[in-house]
Amino acid sequence: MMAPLIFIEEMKVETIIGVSDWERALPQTLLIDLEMTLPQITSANSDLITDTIDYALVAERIKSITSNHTFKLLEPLAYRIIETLEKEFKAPWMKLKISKPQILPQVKAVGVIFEKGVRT
Ligand SMILES: Nc1nc2c(c(=O)[nH]1)N=C([C@H](O)[C@@H](O)CO)CN2
Repeated sequence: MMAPLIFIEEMKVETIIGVSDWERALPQTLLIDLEMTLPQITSANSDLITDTIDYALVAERIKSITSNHTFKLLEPLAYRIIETLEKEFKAPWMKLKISKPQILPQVKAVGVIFEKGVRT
């Protein structure tokens, strides 16, 4: 069976996050990568935005969550995003990666990956 995906790659969001006070003193850039399967592939024939998951709306939702939270760790932020997207967009499967670039010396990025649902 064909299981179409939508994806968002390296979305940059500015947010206050981190364990230490020095880290939380200023906003920092996180990178968000997301893959979501679609509940159906009707839009491939209908050509209607209403028959798919609108990735622009998904990106807006991610932006609003990352701008309005008080978490220190990436894990609760990832959990909040994935739970919200599941509820609002009904994707059967999602994989979310949040990267924090250049926070550790000699490391390009660190972060978390959350996967939810069943990928068909
Ligand atoms: N599993 C995690 N480990 C760490 C996190 C995190 O969010 N999840 N955060 C930090 C600090 O904020 C780090 O980014 C800077 O020292 C450390 N470990």
